[in-house]
Amino acid sequence: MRSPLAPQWLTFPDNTPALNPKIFSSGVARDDDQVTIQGIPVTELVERFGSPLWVIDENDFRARARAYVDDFNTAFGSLCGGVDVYYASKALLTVQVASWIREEGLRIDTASGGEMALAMRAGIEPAHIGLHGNNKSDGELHTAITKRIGRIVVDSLAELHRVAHMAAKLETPANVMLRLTPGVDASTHHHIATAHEDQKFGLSITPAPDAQTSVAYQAAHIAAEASHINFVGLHSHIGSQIFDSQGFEAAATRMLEFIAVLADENIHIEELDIGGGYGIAYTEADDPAAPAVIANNLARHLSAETDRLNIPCPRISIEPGRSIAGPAGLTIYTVGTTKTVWVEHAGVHHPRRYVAVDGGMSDNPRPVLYDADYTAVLANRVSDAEPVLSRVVGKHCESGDIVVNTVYLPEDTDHGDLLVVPATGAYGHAMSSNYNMLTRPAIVAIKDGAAREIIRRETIDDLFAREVDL
Ligand SMILES: Cc1ncc(COP(=O)(O)O)c(C=O)c1O
Ligand SMILES: N[C@@H](CCCC[NH3+])C(=O)O
Repeated sequence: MRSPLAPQWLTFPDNTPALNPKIFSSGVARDDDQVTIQGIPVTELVERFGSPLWVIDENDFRARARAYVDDFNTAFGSLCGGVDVYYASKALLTVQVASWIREEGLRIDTASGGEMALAMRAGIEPAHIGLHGNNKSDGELHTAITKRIGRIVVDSLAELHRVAHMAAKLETPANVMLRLTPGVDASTHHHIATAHEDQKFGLSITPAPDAQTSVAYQAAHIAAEASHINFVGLHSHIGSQIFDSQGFEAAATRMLEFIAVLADENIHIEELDIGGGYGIAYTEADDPAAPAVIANNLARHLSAETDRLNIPCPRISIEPGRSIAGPAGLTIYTVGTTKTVWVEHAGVHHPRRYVAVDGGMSDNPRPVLYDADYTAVLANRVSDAEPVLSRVVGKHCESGDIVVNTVYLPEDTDHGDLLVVPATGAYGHAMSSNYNMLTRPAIVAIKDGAAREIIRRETIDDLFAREVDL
């Protein structure tokens, strides 16, 4: 029976819930009652690699990466020239993942010296690497300049001065892109919106009340004139988990208007990076636009706006992360303890089942950080027991340690069952921790029906590896 505790968007499943193709990776199916990934049953994966387990459908990941290259180049090809796709590696980064990115013809966006080092270790040419960050260290800048990475995305005036100075001292030109805040409010969780004014990222296009010109304007002039800066272009990123193209279009308009101002002063911007942030479906309630739709809308918009402003259309680059890695991944958990609590709603008490699994906020902190919703399915079998409103929780010493806030699971889901939580490929492993000294799961990649570990499971010895014994 439908529970009044359930949110409006959650439908009551009439049988074993179908594996909604907008949420699960393309290789996921149910065969002989088990959830399988490219034909491999979840029980087999857990027997071989343990639980909990992160699984990446490598074919699906590669197809999504390739689709960005193809869809954006098709949409923009005849209008603004080619599009460079930089995979936002913060979403999921391992040496093998970076090599898939390279093989599929993408470049890579990094946000620290560590990500940059890993990209190079995976054989990505420095010219195809971008480095972001609002507070890059001298060491990170030194590496970026001396390795001649393709773009240092400078985030502030202070950093621009440091880069100009360091590059001159090293007598090596630094490839610089300026990250601007176009002043657009993206419709997403406020912790993952990045283009409004009152936050830490970027150079503002809007002059402060006490200034004649904006910091973006000043920075563009400094970058254009500095002896050892190769001014590559401008960048904006409006936020993450965004479902339609309107926010990107509004930001593009502001950026192009700024480019037109610079063009009048003989500063010609050849490349415009419009960032990442394309949303994905975590639950049935999410309806993100397909990349091809966003690409076509944006191409049309940029072409119309450059005509209006009478400027050439700059070369475009984009930085998708979540929308490549997220849907390709899933997490397998094993159920431990269950209990039912009675929750009062409109004067009546209703049951909510708590299903505790062997992971939690250490392998996916997104529910705690952003109130992110996920879904889950019973994966090792089907059940005709009544679906009951359930909350999947982790094993951490924290009441907010929620894996899936609301989902209908069969009433007989119990100890030893396996649950699959889909769409965990992005910002799960990347933001994982050892809270409560839990060892992090392995990542298994499945390609053409064969599974292999790409990150091994952590051991208790790993947890002790940095201890300095007395
Ligand atoms: C500068 C920049 N580019 C790209 C991304 C990737 O975003 P997403 O994973 O939502 O596509 C981020 C994260 O929000 C970012 O900060
Ligand atoms: N980590 C965030 C988004 C990344 C923001 C990066 N600028 C998430 O899981 O949604």
